[in-house]
Amino acid sequence: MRIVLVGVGKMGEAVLAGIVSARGPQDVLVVNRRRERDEELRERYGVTPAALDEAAARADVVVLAVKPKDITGQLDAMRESLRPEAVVVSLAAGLPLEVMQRHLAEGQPVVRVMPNTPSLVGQGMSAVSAGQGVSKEQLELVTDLMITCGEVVVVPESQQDAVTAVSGSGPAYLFAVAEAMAEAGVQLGLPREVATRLANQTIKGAGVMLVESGTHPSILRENVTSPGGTTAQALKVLDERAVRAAFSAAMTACHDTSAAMARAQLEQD
Ligand SMILES: NC(=O)C1=CN([C@@H]2O[C@H](COP(=O)(O)OP(=O)(O)OC[C@H]3O[C@@H](n4cnc5c(N)ncnc54)[C@H](OP(=O)(O)O)[C@@H]3O)[C@@H](O)[C@H]2O)C=CC1
Ligand SMILES: O=C(O)[C@@H]1CCC=N1
Repeated sequence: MRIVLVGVGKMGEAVLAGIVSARGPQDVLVVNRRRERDEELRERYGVTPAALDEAAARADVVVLAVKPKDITGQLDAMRESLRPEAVVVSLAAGLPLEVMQRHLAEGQPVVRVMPNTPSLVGQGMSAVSAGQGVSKEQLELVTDLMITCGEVVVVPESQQDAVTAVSGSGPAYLFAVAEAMAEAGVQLGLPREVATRLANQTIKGAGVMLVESGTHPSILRENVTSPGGTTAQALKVLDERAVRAAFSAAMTACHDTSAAMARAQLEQD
C-alpha cells in the first residue's frame, strides 16, 4: 500500500512517525513546499519526497496535513491525478467531508480524521469519520493506518467538533498543566529541573494509570485524597477557582470554533 503525506508539519510528522515505525519508510512518499523540509524528513525517517501530482497518481491513500485553509487547493491540485480507488484522508480541523467531496471526482473515497500530536510517540488518539460511499475495506485501511499512531475510534462526522475539543486540542491543555505545575514547584523552592521532572512524570504516571487500570478517575482521585490531608486542601482551591467550569468553557470554545470553521468552509466554498 502506497501512502502519500501532504504538508508534513507538526501533525503530519507525528503521523509519519507512527506510520514509519510500524511499517517502515519504503511505501511512504512525502509532499512539501520546501525542499529543506523534504530533506529533513528523508534523513530522519528514510521516506521519499515527491511532487504532488506524481505522488497522487501512485497513491493508495493520501493524507492531507496542511492547514484547513489550504486543503481545498491541494484537493484541486491532485484531483486529476488520483486513481478512482485512492482514499483521500484529511486531518484538518473544521473541514467537512462535503467540502472535500466537492473538490474531488465523484465517488472518490474521502475520510476525515482528527488525530493528536502524541502520535509522534505512538500514543495518539484518532477519531475517524467516513464520507459517503466509503467501503468497509476502505475505512479499515484508514483505521489500520491510524492505529500505527495509537488508538482509533470511528465516530459520525457530527461528533468531530467535540472530538477536537477533547482529544485533538487536548494535549495542549495537559502541556499547559505541566507548565503550571512545574512553575508552581519552582515558586515553592524546587530547582527548575527537579520541578519539571516531577510534574512531567506525575502526568505520565497518572495518564498510564487512568488508561491501564480501567478505574474511574473519581476513584483514582479519591485514592490520593486522604481525609483532612494535603490533597483535599489543594482540590478545594481548584474547586474555588472553578477549574472544572474553566475546562467546560474552554472546551466549548474549542468545539464552537471548529463548528464555525466548518460553517465558513461550507459557505465560502
Ligand atoms: N497540531 C495539532 O495538534 C493538530 C493539527 N491538526 C490539523 O493538522 C493540520 C496541520 O496542522 P499543523 O501540523 O499544526 O500545522 P503546520 O503548519 O505545522 O503544518 C502544515 C504543513 O503544511 C505545509 N504546507 C503548506 N502549504 C503546502 C503546500 N502547498 N504543499 C505542501 N505542503 C504545504 C507547511 O509547510 P511550511 O513549513 O513550508 O509552512 C507545513 O509543513 C491542520 O489542518 C490542523 O487542523 C489536527 C489535529 C491536531
Ligand atoms: O489548534 C488547532 O486548530 C489544531 C486542531 C486541533 C489541534 N490543533
